[in-house]
Amino acid sequence: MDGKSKPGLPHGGMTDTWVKKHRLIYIGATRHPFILSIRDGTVDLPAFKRWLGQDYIFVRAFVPFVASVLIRAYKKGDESSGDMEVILSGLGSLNDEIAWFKQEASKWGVDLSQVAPEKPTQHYCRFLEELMRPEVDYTVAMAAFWAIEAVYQESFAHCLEEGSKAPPELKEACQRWGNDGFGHYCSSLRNIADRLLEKAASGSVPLVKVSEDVVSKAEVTFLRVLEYEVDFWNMSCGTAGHSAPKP
Ligand SMILES: Cc1ncc(CNC=O)c(N)n1
Repeated sequence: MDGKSKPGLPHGGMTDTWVKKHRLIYIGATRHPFILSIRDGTVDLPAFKRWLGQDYIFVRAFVPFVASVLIRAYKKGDESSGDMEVILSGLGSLNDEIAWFKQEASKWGVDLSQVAPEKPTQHYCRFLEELMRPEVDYTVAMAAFWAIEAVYQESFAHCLEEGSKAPPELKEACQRWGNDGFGHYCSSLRNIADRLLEKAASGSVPLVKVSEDVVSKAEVTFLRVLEYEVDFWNMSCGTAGHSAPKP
């Protein structure tokens, strides 16, 4: 039995297979029109402010989810894997992130205490709560954690790439998730997820059926994350039908 990750092996794992297999939906989440509008500088400010208020609500709900993954790593992971350290660093960045949201909100005149969660935010937060239930496997929770972070990393890194016309006042938001440090953190999460998935797939758990189930549940969870992310971006753009009543 070898639970250790192979260092320097970011690709070729299960997560890579999923990204290739579900390429279109992955691109839908990481190259969404909202992100493209930030990148080309045409973003509408009310949309950005809406995103800011809703994402603050999401991030507050994300903290207990990450804490629940940390508890699973403590209980299920092996100490030499270093999983806890990676997850703990994620909690540390979330602490800074919450402070950043408050600062950014005051800069844009958004009163966070008055922001009510929209439907897509409520649904996404409910999904996080489901993932915190004790019956959810560490592998499944870890795959979701990686996917949630990776979507933001890939999206905002795109806003910083060559040719970006992102407005200077939005560059800081892009830097927050698009910087190299966040990229490395996402690779670490990906390596953990791949190692756990590989272990589940190889049937190191005596009941092979059970572990196959874990792998397919993790894949479904990955797809659900992508769908929730697309809904979240749609809401931010104002295409979710909240700014005008539906006919
Ligand atoms: C909707 C959503 N998805 C992912 C992230 C990135 N993780 C933590 O900040 C986020 N802030 N918001």
